[in-house]
Amino acid sequence: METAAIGVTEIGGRGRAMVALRPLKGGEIVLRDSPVVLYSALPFQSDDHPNNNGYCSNCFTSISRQSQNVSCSTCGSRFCTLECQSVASATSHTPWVCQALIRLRQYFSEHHQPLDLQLQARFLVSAYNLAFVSPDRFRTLLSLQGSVPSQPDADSSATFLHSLISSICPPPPLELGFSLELTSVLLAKDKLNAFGLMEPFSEEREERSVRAYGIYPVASFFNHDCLPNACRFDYIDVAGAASANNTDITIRMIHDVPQEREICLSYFPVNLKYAERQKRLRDDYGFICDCDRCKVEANWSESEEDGLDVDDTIDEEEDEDTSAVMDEDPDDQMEGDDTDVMKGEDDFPHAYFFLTYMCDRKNCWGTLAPLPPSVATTPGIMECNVCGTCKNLDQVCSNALATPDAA
Ligand SMILES: C[S@@+](CC[C@H](N)C(=O)[O-])C[C@H]1O[C@@H](n2cnc3c(N)ncnc32)[C@H](O)[C@@H]1O
Repeated sequence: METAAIGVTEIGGRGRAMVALRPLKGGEIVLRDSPVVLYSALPFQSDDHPNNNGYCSNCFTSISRQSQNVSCSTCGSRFCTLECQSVASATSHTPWVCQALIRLRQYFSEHHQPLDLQLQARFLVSAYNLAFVSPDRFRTLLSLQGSVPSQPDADSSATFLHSLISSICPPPPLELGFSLELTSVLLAKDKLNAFGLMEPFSEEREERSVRAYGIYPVASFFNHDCLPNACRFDYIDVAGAASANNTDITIRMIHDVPQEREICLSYFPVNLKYAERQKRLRDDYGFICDCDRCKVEANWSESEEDGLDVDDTIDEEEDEDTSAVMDEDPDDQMEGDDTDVMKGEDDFPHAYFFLTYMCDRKNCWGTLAPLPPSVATTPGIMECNVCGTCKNLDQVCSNALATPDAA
């Protein structure tokens, strides 16, 4: 029997972390995880809008406008099949959720509130419902990172939302109670651990839009690195939807890593610049990132950072600097000890990562990982986790090595 690929451990200054329990290969799927909580990323007002209500309220798969409409006779929420509706009535769409959605929809249509606050309200409804339908899974949610925040603005959203829910849709009696402190803690769990399940990619949209948010209890143990060695794939519109566990995510290795190496994801697209990455990690996740990439970019001047035009991946004037990295054998660079990548490339050690593992389709910024060995018929095929494009690694590498003249 194959030994487990990854396990949870404590790392000083980083909390719980995922590490490789054996050497891992690029393309290996190291985790499949199902959500404990899922909630819509749409504002409440859009629930009434037929053009926006194109997803199953339980499994979030797209429902075509023409298809037989299975909907809740009380609140109008749509479902992809009768089976999904019946599952939902005992899990995600209990009578309390149904009433809470109606009342919150009415409240938010009469009182304009920012989208963030509306989404936090949706999350709280799903979380308190979980406490009611599955106390064990609720305890799992509570075991994730996130405690009562110290920032007053976070506290004020908790106070507002707690009193709103208390007054218009108080939950049924719960084993762990219903208190402002619990509401505050739940919002912190959501902020630190939620994954966005995205709309299909479109080159025309600069911002990717999120269809639903989910909290994945095991995937929540991955820490962040600005040059990740693994990335997340999801297939929300897969045929068969709920029965195919379409809201599961998989974590796939981007390249080989040795045993005991920490496995990290990037919490946002890898093309973000240093200052923005630092801000998001500090403000949203509460830590200062000192990964290898940040250590290097902390010393870049603004003009150097601007020289990295991720639209074209690398500006022409940067080509000279980066060719030394690209001339190295890719396997030597990305396998084994990360310090190999740094060798002799103090200015831009991650050029190779950008050129090999970042999707170059317009407005994509996805990460490329090899196809899993179980489905790869030919070695070296890389799949983008955002747009789904598959490329041959040789093609990616030869594009990366091409001079502007030869391109
Ligand atoms: C999704 S959780 C990751 C698992 C978490 N370490 C735990 O103990 O459950 C996100 C939190 O982990 C911590 N974290 C993630 N990446 C980190 C990093 N590169 N350095 C330090 N802390 C990090 C931060 O506290 C962040 O808010």
